[in-house]
Amino acid sequence: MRSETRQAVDLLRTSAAPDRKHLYIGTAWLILAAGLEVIGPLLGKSLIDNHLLPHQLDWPRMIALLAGILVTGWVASLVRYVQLVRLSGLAMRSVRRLRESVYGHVLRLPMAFFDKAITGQLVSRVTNDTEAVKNLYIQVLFVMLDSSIVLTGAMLAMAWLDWRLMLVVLMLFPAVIVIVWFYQRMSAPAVTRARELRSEINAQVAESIGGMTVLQASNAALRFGERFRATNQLQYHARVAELRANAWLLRPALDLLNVLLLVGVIYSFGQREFSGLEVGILYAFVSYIARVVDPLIQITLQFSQLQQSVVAAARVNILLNEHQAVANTSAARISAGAVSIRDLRFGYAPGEDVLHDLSLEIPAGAFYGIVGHTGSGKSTLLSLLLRFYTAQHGSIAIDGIPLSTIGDTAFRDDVGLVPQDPFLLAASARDNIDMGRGYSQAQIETAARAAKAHGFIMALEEGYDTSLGEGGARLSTGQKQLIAIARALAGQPRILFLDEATSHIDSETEQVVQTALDELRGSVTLIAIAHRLSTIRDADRIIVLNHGRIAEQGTHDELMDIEDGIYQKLYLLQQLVD
Ligand SMILES: Nc1ncnc2c1ncn2[C@@H]1O[C@H](COP(=O)(O)OP(=O)(O)OP(=O)(O)O)[C@@H](O)[C@H]1O
Repeated sequence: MRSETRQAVDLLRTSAAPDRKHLYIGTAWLILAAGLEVIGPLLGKSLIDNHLLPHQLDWPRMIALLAGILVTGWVASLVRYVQLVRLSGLAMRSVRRLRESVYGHVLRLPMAFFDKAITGQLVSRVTNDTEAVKNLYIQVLFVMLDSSIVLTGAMLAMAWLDWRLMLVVLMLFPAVIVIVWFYQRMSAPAVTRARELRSEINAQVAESIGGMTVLQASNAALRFGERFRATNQLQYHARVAELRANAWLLRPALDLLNVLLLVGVIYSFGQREFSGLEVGILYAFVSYIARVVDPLIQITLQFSQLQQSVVAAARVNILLNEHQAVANTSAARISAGAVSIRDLRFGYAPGEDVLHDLSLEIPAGAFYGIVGHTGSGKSTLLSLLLRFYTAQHGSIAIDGIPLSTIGDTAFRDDVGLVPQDPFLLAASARDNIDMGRGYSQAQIETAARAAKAHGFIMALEEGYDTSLGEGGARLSTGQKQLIAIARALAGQPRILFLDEATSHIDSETEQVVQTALDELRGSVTLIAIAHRLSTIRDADRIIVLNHGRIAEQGTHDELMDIEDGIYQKLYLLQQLVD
């Protein structure tokens, strides 16, 4: 827990660092405001003890004292308001910076990190947890800092007036802490329940929107609506129970404490040893008690909240401490696109190799197909070629340059990928091809034509400006695949990887993709993983992987000639299915 607190404090400090000046100035002004607030009751005391009780009706002085009470109160409130606005600005800016740095950090994490990461949790780190860090700022700055300053000011003024009476007030502290602790214990079940039900509501909404097709097809809208209504109702009741505990338990208990304290102070005041005190002091004390109780409650109430925020901040910190992929700024880049793989050995976990001593030479501009049963290591090989992972043994070189020494930007520019899932953004066709790389319309159109996507894009009502909807919902699966190909081609890559790019499309669209690939042959090195063997039938060479080893290789005809070969069996099986 202590290390979590330290991590949380570190996080708050680093994110607020550029705003440090505001923090110092804000604190200084809050101390000044607390000082002004403390002066009011002192002026009141002077008015009572020096003028009202001895009937010294010196009107100009009395009016000045009254005006002083009012003006110090107003100015103190104004200063506090302005400073709290300043501090909330600081909190907002710090959280904005934090959120940007967390997201930026996640974007640069190595692929191996995402194997273990759970998407929902990661999203929650970037959104909910950073929001919880905002609460931490608000709690620390507003409640802890502001309330402590007010509390200290009032206690110092009381000690200055009469330290024995101040000690009576000090006895209030443990009582408030006990009451708040008791209240939190009593209301905790309702608070936890309300929180659980809120997550349940979020989960239900997310689930039903995600599965809308199934939901509507099975006519479940009414049932889901009913289920949602029931959960919502439960959450409402839990919230009401929480508020009730506050209204029936906390407030009355604290009011009682206030009264007891007043009685205590008045009683002590009436005792012999206090008999020399003036009535004005009593007035000042009563005023200060009001100023002490509220900040004290606020500080105590925040403790359980604070713990949750500290845990959230610690989680964000752990994420920020994940090592990023090391940036490679070398100038080396791909020229022709010849791939050379030597003795490659790789496993995701130690001792569980997925690829075994794989060696392969792919000449520049060649078209290579990679096939094999599920789990044979095709995608793994592709991931290594794409630098998402590093092999434990062996080497990969492009044009003779070791893969790891090619500069990041140059590598991503020169290597294109058409993934199995085209992953379209909720943006226009142009933006989906451009992907923020700033290509001209002419470049985008050339890529779309080469990918045979230009025709259907122009048929959309706003052409390249047509928004494709979330995940490209407006397009067919084949069209999405063509957009993904156009996206990869827009960068004019030297090497193009296709990962099952034709697995979800019909034969007609496959023909279109085929033509697109044929036109690229010779100018771009094509490496295609395919389940559907017709896609790579015409490849210069087909590599058959089996349990992480190259089992067969050759042209389609050569492989078909291998009696009882893996490729032959796969091909014949597919013919049967088709
Ligand atoms: N990220 C990962 N973490 C751990 N193991 C993995 C990971 N990805 C794949 N594997 C394992 O590595 C082996 C090879 O998987 P890979 O995805 O490379 O096969 P594949 O030939 O592409 O299969 P498919 O045709 O089903 O896509 C499998 O045993 C798989 O369970």
